[in-house]
Amino acid sequence: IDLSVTWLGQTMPGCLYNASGVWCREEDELEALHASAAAAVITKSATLKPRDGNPEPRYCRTPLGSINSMGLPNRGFDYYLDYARRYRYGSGKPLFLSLSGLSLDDNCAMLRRLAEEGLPAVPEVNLSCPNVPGKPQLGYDFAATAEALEAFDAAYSGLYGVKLPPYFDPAHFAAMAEILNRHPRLAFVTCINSIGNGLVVDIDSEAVVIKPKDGLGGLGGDYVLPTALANVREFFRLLPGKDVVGCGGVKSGREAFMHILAGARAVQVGTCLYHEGPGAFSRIAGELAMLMRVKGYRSLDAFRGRLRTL
Ligand SMILES: O=C(O)c1[nH]c(=O)[nH]c(=O)c1I
Repeated sequence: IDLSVTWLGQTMPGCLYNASGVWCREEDELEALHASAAAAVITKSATLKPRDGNPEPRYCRTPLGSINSMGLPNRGFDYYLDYARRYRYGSGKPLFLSLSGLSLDDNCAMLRRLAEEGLPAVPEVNLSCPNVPGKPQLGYDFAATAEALEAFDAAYSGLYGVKLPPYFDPAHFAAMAEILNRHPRLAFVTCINSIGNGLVVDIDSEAVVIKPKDGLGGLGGDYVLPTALANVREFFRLLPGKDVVGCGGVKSGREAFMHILAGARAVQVGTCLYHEGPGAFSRIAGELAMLMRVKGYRSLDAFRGRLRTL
């Protein structure tokens, strides 16, 4: 059973890696991911300068997943760039740098800095952080997204990707696809980020469970799987020649299989990784391989994007 994935001009040994933000803010976490069965590593979204993020409690596990309003806590771009300088690319595991600047200028400054370094690291620009008070999700502003992608193309001459928020309307899928398809070096989209601004209520305390934004936070886990699959399948159809990375609700080989069936080139794990740790990757990969064996598939190419309609 071959779980390898060939994209971005390289072949990685498997199809699973972390969702940005989970187990990837500190160097020791990144090293643990690299040492695990994860097939790639992506860093916590970076801002130009380090950030403490939102006040705690800012993360809460629930029976169906998680809610978070971290607020972009990170060590700052230079920390992750330094890690990228020392990363062992020879492992065959790609390194992605997630960038989430607080302004278009910041995103372009980080992209230009990365371009100057000439490292193999691939940028994934985050258009969808839902938790910085006063900063709406760029991905929900089509004009701003169009402008940003023009600027990214000017700032960075290599292949890059974007992390998209979930969309919920065919008109929005079409509008975003029309914008994304203008950019040949935009090689992949990662669908989806958390479903923004949910509210979890604790009936014992009769209170919300996280402090920022009076309890509003991004949802992950089981809550988001159908929405994640819809976004993967729609953008897989609408973005010919681009890759779609699936993210959302993956906790076993079953959901990984669903994402790939929907068209995902590779699959990210967030909430499940937060709680299980990097051991999740070997478990999920084993479950996926077993599922493929039972179904008679020897590689991901045998079923990627083959979701049947009725
Ligand atoms: O609050 C966060 O740090 C955060 N949380 C998310 O759920 N998605 C994001 O892209 C980010 I940047």
